[in-house]
Amino acid sequence: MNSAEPDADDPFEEQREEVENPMKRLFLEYGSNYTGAAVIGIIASFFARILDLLPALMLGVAIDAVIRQEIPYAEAFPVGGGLVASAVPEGRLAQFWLTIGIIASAFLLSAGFHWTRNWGFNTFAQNVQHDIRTDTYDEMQRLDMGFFADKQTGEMMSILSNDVNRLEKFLNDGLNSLFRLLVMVLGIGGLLVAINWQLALVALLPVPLIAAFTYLFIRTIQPKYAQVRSTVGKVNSRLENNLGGIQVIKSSTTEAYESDRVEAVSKEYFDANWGAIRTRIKFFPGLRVLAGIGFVVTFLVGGLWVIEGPPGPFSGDLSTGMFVVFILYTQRFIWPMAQFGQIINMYQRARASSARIFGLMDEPNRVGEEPDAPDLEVTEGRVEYDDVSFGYGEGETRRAAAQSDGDRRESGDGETILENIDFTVEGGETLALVGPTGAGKSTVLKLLLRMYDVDKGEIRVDGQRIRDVTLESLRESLGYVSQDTFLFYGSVEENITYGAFDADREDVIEAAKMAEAHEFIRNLPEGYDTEVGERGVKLSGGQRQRISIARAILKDPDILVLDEATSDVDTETEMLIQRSIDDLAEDRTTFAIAHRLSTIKDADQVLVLEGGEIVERGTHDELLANGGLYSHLWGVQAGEIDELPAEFIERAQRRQARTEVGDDD
Ligand SMILES: Nc1ncnc2c1ncn2[C@@H]1O[C@H](COP(=O)(O)OP(=O)(O)OP(=O)(O)O)[C@@H](O)[C@H]1O
Repeated sequence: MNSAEPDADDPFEEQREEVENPMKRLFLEYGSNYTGAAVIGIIASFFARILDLLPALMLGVAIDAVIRQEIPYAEAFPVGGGLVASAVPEGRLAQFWLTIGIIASAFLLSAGFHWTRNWGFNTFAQNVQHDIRTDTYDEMQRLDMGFFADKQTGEMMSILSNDVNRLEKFLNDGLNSLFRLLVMVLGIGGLLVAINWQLALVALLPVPLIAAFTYLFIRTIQPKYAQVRSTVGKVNSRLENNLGGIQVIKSSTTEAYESDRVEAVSKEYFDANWGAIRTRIKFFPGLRVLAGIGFVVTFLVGGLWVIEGPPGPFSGDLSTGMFVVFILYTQRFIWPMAQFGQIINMYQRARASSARIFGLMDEPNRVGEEPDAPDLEVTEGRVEYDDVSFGYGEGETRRAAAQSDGDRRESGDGETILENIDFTVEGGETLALVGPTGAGKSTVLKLLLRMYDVDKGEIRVDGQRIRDVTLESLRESLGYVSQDTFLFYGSVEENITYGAFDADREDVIEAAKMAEAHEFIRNLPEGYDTEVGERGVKLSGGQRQRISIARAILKDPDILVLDEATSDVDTETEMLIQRSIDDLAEDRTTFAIAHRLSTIKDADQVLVLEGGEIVERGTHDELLANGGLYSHLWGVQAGEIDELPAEFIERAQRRQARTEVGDDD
């Protein structure tokens, strides 16, 4: 059997391949917590299946001992006759009632055992599913941003939902079918041999054929199923992308184009599925033919045996009742055998799923912390960037390369985004970052939040290296308003209190007032209880931004980090918010990125970034006096000059060209 099913285009193949014995881990790490339920399920399953066999056997006994009266009642049992011997009454009718009683009790008891079996297996499977889902999510959300940038949301959703569900299916249906198969095959096989081993050989003749046929079927259908799964993934990604971008589709009137693209992937899915269906619909008729041959041959040999005595090489007796039992059991035997293939299939899918799940759980967090890391203690709020360089990509490779060779721009597997960033912000001061788009301003702030780790250099807060302290304490002391405002589905208030859950309504209103959000929130249909819609779609960009500023204000952090926090609001509102931010920034360290330079002109220090390097630094007045990039940007924004001087434009174009060449590489 393959170690794992082939899964075309599995985005988690790398993680999956690293995992050894995923099923063993599944049972040891998760299953072992619910062993009690599993054992109860297995035992109940065993008794339920055995009891299921009893009515057919009793029919045979009744035919021989009660209806035809050929064999004494207790002796008519091929096995276990001794158990009832002392309870067998005299008289035909009494024996008939005993038979009915045994059959009825078997049905009743078996119902009880089936209930217990279902309870046991479901308790086991549902609990394991719940634990795995929550643990996988916990591990996933701890991973660094680099990991999330590489994977699509749909792909991660498929682990949390499809893969976890597949495990549940195997642990419940798969194990259940497996035990049924075992008990049926061993139980029926044993009984047939006990009744008449020679006829049993005849009846069991199709079994190896059925096993081989099923195995062949699995081998043929598996790659087709893998194909189906991969095309399902494509359909889902397409739909997810299109629904997310529905506004762009409408405004670009590309509905027909998108319909064609959806049709194309859906057709791919259709073809793949049809391929699998063609194979699958041949399987069951094939199985029926094999089972039919077994039935006919058993009927033929058994029937002749009953009518004329043992045919050909056979010897011994066969009663009519036991012949009937043979026929009934042969029928019951075939279908569990047919499930054999499905069980293997389920096992292999579950194995691939648990390999993906454990692979994800084992994924190292590149932005980690030492187990005994102390909490960050902010005293003054002094932040130092000490010769920091950074590039997106594999952190480890990049860091190693950055330490060993001087040419960092080419090092690692991605371009160096920040180079030799060196500055200090004293506690309570405001530092502004300005510069052209793509210069690396947001990246500077993301490094402070440890969304990524620096490749070279250090960042310190009050003398403590941010890499040495706990992530939680670091991020708790920072209030971050990012460039892309994200609101959760929920009410306005829930979004403001996010992360400061015990804040009361008054604090929320206070924060909203400071963020200039109170007025518009009051005018919403349900005020602070208004639902904002998915990602906050029911609000305008500026309104969303003000809610996220209120969120940061409510948190009352030691250090405020504002990445174009007011880019989406009108100039008037911006001025109002700016006043609040100035109050807020008064006594705390503040980082601010702004394209509108008027908002940062009071900053204690302005850094001008270009192509990942600091090209100018100083206060607004100093930079104006300098006559460099800043002063010209200011000139353009203030309407004093129409456009940047040629030298700056040429520089920007050169930088652009360099990036494009880099991209081609
Ligand atoms: N997650 C990422 N993975 C790879 N590259 C990235 C990632 N995020 C940003 N970059 C690249 O890093 C560079 C700097 O981006 P950054 O967002 O820091 O610029 P910025 O100065 O803040 O720009 P803007 O003013 O447009 O917001 C860009 O070239 C961008 O393409």
